[in-house]
Amino acid sequence: MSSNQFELAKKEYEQWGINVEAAFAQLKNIPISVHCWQGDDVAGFEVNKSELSGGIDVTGNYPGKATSPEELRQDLEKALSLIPGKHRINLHAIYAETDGEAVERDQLEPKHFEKWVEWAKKHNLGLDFNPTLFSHEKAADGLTLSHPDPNIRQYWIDHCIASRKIGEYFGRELGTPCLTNIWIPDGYKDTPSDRLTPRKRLKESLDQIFSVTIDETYNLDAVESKLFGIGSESFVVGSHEFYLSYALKNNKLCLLDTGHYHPTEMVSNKLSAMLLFNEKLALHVSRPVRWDSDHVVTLDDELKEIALEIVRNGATEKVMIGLDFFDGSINRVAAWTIGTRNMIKALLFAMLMPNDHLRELQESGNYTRRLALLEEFKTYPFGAIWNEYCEQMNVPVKEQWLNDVEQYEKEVLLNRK
Ligand SMILES: C[C@H](O)[C@H](O)[C@@H](O)C(=O)CO
Ligand SMILES: [Mn+2]
Repeated sequence: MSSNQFELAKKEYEQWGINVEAAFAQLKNIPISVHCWQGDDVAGFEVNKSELSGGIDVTGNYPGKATSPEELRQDLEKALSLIPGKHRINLHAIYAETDGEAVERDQLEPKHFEKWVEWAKKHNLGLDFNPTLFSHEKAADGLTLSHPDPNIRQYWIDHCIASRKIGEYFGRELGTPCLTNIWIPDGYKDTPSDRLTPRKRLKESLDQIFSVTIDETYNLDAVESKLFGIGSESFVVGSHEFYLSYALKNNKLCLLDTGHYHPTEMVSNKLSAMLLFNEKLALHVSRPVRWDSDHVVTLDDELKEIALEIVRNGATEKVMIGLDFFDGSINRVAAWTIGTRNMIKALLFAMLMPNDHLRELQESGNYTRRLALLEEFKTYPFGAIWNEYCEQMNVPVKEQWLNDVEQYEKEVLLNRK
């Protein structure tokens, strides 16, 4: 039953020719790739687990972290029950299930992810994938695909090839292509004396990885750049320019992580430029606070601007939206719920803007009206529309989801050993 508040709010948007129900219908079909690694602080389930490395870090020791695949899936189910829409789950190779056997990453096979696929089928979810080129003794010096040692490079090349095959398996089984994204930590703490050689090695490694043909009906490849990490402050081999060029030349997806740029450099401003030259793009939506801190995504100006760029440029099927944050200082199910609901909220907010009219105003040079409307729409009754969307999608309205999370924490998370 629609509330009075919703009907009044809807009328306000309709005055501007905005079709709220059409926005709901469109929003329902935009999947967000929810990263599994928020649930266990990027630990994974390897038998011989290494400390988190690669220049990323998780802080906080909130109780109830998932310590098994079953727990992680249970937590994901809880979060998904509070998030409107049908989404995807993004896995890393370290989430393989090997029945207590230590399997080297270059030996991973689809069978090590059978339980994830079974679960995804049951819940009608797509799966995305990432080879894990960190938290491993062969990445201990911070170098992988650009390593000077050809044996180490080969190990990681083979891991990435194995990962693409796992991605293909996901896509084939689930009937929706898997996005397999390669991110490597490679870089130097201090000023390099040669930037070209490591980049040449990375290019050659990628060429080898992608020389194995995999049907794009089932698996799409992405490459993710970075600006710096802990221990790679001065130089990162896989920089933005490197991967932008590599992706374009080799018909791969360029993945932009919103935490991987200079603090005043905005991913929202890159999308239109890149969309003119790329069929598809991928995102890791994160929230950098002073550094690539991977804070939970909030409904801030940049998130809204990213969503606007996707929506007003008709790119909802071209930009594959994934999330990438990990906060161990708060309830992890709440972290997923807050971040994913915010991403969806931002998309709805963007759909409820008079985008065509605003474009015309800009084209005709009416910048006064453009600014005035952009500002006024910030206080339009968006909340009532969002609440109705949640209601129609059978998920809790407003902060009601917190009750579910708090109960789940009491009954499940706090009882974990
Ligand atoms: C787990 C990592 O965040 C992820 O693989 C990578 O996408 C990244 O963003 C590293 O900074
Ligand atoms: Mn990322």
